[in-house]
Amino acid sequence: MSEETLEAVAWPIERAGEALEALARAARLPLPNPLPALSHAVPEDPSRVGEWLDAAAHALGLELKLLYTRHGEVETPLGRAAPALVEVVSTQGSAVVALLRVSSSGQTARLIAPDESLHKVPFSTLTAAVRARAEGHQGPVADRVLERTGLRGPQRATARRALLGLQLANTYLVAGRTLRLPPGARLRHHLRALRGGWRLLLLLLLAGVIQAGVLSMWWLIGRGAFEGQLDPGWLWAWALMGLTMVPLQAALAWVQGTLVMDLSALLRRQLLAGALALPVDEARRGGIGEYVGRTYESAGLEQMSLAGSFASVLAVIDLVMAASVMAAGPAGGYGLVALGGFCCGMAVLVARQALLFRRWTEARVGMTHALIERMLGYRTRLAQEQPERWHDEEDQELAHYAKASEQWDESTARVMTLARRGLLPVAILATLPGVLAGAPAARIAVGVGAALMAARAVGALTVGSLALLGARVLFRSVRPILKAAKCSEGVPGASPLSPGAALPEEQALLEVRDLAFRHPGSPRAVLEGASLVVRSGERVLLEGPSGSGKSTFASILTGLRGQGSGLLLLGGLDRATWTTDGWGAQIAGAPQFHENYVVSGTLAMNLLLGRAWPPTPEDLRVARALCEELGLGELLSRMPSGLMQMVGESGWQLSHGEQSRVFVARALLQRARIVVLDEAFGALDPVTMRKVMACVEARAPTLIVIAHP
Ligand SMILES: Nc1ncnc2c1ncn2[C@@H]1O[C@H](COP(=O)(O)OP(=O)(O)OP(=O)(O)O)[C@@H](O)[C@H]1O
Repeated sequence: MSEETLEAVAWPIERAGEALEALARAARLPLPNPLPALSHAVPEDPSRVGEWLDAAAHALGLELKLLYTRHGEVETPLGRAAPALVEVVSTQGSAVVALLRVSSSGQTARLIAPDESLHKVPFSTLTAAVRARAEGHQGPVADRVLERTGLRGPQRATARRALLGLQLANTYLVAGRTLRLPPGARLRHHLRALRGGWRLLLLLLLAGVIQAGVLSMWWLIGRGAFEGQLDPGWLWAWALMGLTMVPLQAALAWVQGTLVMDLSALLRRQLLAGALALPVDEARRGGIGEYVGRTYESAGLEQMSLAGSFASVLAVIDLVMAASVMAAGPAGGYGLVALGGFCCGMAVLVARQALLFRRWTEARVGMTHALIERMLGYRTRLAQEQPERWHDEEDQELAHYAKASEQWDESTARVMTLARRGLLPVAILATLPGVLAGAPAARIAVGVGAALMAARAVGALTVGSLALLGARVLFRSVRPILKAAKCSEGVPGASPLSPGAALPEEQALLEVRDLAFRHPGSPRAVLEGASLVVRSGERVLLEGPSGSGKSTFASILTGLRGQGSGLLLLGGLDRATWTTDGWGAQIAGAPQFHENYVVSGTLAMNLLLGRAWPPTPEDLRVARALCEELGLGELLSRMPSGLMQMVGESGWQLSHGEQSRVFVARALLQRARIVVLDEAFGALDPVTMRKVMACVEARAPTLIVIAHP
């Protein structure tokens, strides 16, 4: 491995797909077999290069995570980014480097060159190249200023960084793109990437060695104390064993802690991806309040499943060792029978606890659901309901929850007391026949030690099992979310339509054939035999009476709902071939007014929701120009902070008509090939409506408008 300049190891941007492949191979990430052909056609618009790279990673069954940072803070995210693709500017133009690792000292970066050899470069060279992308004309200006100061070497580099850091304090840039498995990838691939098997094996090994050490210490001290062999040599051996336990315990805690952290990050990623990909109808099935309640419960799932499984595994190791020592002690077979009987009794009690935990969880989710529903309907209740009836149901729910909680707490306290204290008297009773038969003192000591150890292990196993049973109950309530994370990935290896690529003339952009759809729980299909062909550039008006299924159709087109049966093709590719994100990037929609939402945040954020955030100056310019065209210019001039004005529940309250134009602008700003507007003009006066229609006609590449006849 040699130390090189960045130029020599950078890949030309057209070969970014190959760089991703090389990076995946070196980082031991799974690749599809056979490998798909990756596109070399870099989009002309630089702001779409990210989408092109994402499509390449997806074709490999992987994903790229964008790392945004300020100009002066590149080191931290880049230091943790590997394996990552990093964009740089070389003398040949745009290029990427494949960052495999950053040394633990943070001094060197290991990069994969285009011939797939490994090279070392100073990490500072890489960060300087990343920063240089955002420096533009300010870099040479700073260099000229510094030239006059006479500063040289590291001092000059520090001064340059400080100078540009101040000037570009609010300039954001992409530090890198971490290559990783998507959350919906197979669990075994995730575990392999985390080296989960090895780490678990190491954990078990350490736990076994520690227990063997503890038992040996008991044996040594017991023998010394009861047989009068407590000479200094034995004591030294005992002390040395005790000292060895300290680093071993520390290593066990470290292995367990880091593994738990990685696994819990994985579970959280899956839950987050699933929560965002949950089909609309699934999320709504029990009401939005229940959905929020279930999402809250997911935090408990992570804690209980991981803590519970580690505690149980370690406790089982303790228990097996304690049982084998017990069998060798004065209690012999009686000891094993006593231990087995006690464990069976505890298992019955713990299983009963699961029932109580489920009742308690249901009461908790129910209460969250009722609270959220009440918050959503707050204004209506204020206007319509008698004040004396406002809190009736809340009192009942609270009483139900308090009862379930009390039952769980009381019963858990009883079970835990029995688990921690119950075994010891039973085990000592089992030792009595051996003691009466005149067993040697050292054997008795070991028997007592084993009983103490078994009692501790049963206590820990009970805690672990309770947590695992609780995790099972919580898992049931978040299972739809985890399932949605799996379904959100589409088929790796397919090559979705790259952004901006032209389609052959004869190819329909969107094709719907014999689509049928029935809402879950509804007896009749709302759509049957629906067919539609839309070519690039066409303007389509969909009309129908209220309740005829127009919005349902729009939500299927925009990817919010599954398609039911039938065929749905975009650019000739079936819906299942696309990821949710990939489909969404091609078809943008403005759902009906009551389904759309002004997010609490700046107006700019609301307008540019479909683009990368924070916005570039160009994004803001386009958003402002579009607002002017839609007749929102006067509103912008009234807002003290213009585009950066806070809007939404806690900010500037937009009128009905203003909101509907923000929704139209939001859809147009996504740069999608097709724009679907569902009754988007209902709140507009005739003059504004004509203005908005003209703007939409001019801006949408292909348009589908849904309206009442
Ligand atoms: N989640 C759902 N579960 C069951 N039925 C539903 C669901 N959503 C909509 N429906 C029903 O499906 C039918 C079509 O609804 P949709 O909103 O698509 O109609 P629409 O043509 O857009 O109506 P409108 O013009 O009044 O907005 C309606 O009868 C509606 O009650």
